Amino acid sequence: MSTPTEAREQLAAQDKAATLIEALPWIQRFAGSTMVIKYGGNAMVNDELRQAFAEDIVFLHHVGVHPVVVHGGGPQISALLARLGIKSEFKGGLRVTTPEAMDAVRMVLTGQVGRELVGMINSHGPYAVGLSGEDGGLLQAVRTGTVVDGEEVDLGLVGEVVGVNPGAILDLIEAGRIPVISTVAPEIDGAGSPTGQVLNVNADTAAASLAVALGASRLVVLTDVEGLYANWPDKSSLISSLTAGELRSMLPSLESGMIPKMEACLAAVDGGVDRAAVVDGRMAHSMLLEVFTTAGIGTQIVPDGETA
Ligand SMILES: Nc1ncnc2c1ncn2[C@@H]1O[C@H](COP(=O)(O)OP(=O)(O)O)[C@@H](O)[C@H]1O
Ligand SMILES: CC(=O)N[C@@H](CCC(=O)OP(=O)(O)O)C(=O)O
Repeated sequence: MSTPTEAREQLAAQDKAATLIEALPWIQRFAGSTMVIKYGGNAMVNDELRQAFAEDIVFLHHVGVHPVVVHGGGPQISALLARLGIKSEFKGGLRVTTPEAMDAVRMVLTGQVGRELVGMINSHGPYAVGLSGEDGGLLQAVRTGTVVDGEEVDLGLVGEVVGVNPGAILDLIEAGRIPVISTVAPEIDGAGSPTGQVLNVNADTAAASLAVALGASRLVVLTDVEGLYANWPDKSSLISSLTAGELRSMLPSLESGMIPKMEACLAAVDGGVDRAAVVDGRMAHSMLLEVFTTAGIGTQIVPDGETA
């Protein structure tokens, strides 16, 4: 006979075992595959969440997945710009980037946010190596504007990725490291030669290009909402799964930061990534729940022809 306390403890232990066993088929499926995890600036403002994120990445690494972290840092860039007395302006979810702002973007992403993430992951062992789109010729970008209310809008030194040379990432993976990437990218001209200018690339968009180039099994995007809402901001309209085609028809109705995020998910799935998912970065370990549980969490995008 067990006491009520012992019975409760046995049940809790069974629950834990069930969670571990539920992860088994997913661990088997993903071992040896590459996952691109986009860590957004809004989901990295709290130390506890950053530590949980680092644990998740090291967990993925130890179950045989090759995690590639692509980080943002929008709020951190805005904070430095405010200190410098430079106004932040966004159009279509993208930062209007002057030459002065570009200096701040590069300093914050590569010199601050990337360093902090590398440090967090490396508190578990010497795994993470930081690099930017400039290192090893990783990214090539061209200037891009955006369309707001049917009008073409100039964004200054903002780029979109037109080429990825994943050699540096593959070398790091081969060496058992975890690449941590900031999305500043060298500009190329019409002939494909570097112009010497660097461009500010939205981290969601860059993560999608990297996921496609690496043949990733997953693109997981952490953000500061539960996922994609059909009728934002109606919290009862969270979508758990949708096809690429369904997302394509929703794109024109999206606002602010969700625009580049969902365009990125769509580009990833259209480019051959098996699934893209947006998960709530405000909830500790949401990324592990998305990857290693059957029901998942947040919003997943599946290719056309598959059941959402
Ligand atoms: N349909 C929608 N569903 C969810 N969030 C939306 C939607 N439309 C706009 N948003 C906004 O997009 C934001 C996420 O984008 P962003 O702030 O750029 O995130 P991050 O910093 O994580 O990259 C949400 O906080 C929300 O305000
Ligand atoms: C062009 C553009 O908007 N670039 C972004 C780059 C950082 C980013 O994407 O950060 P989050 O993922 O935290 O939003 C910016 O300047 O804010």
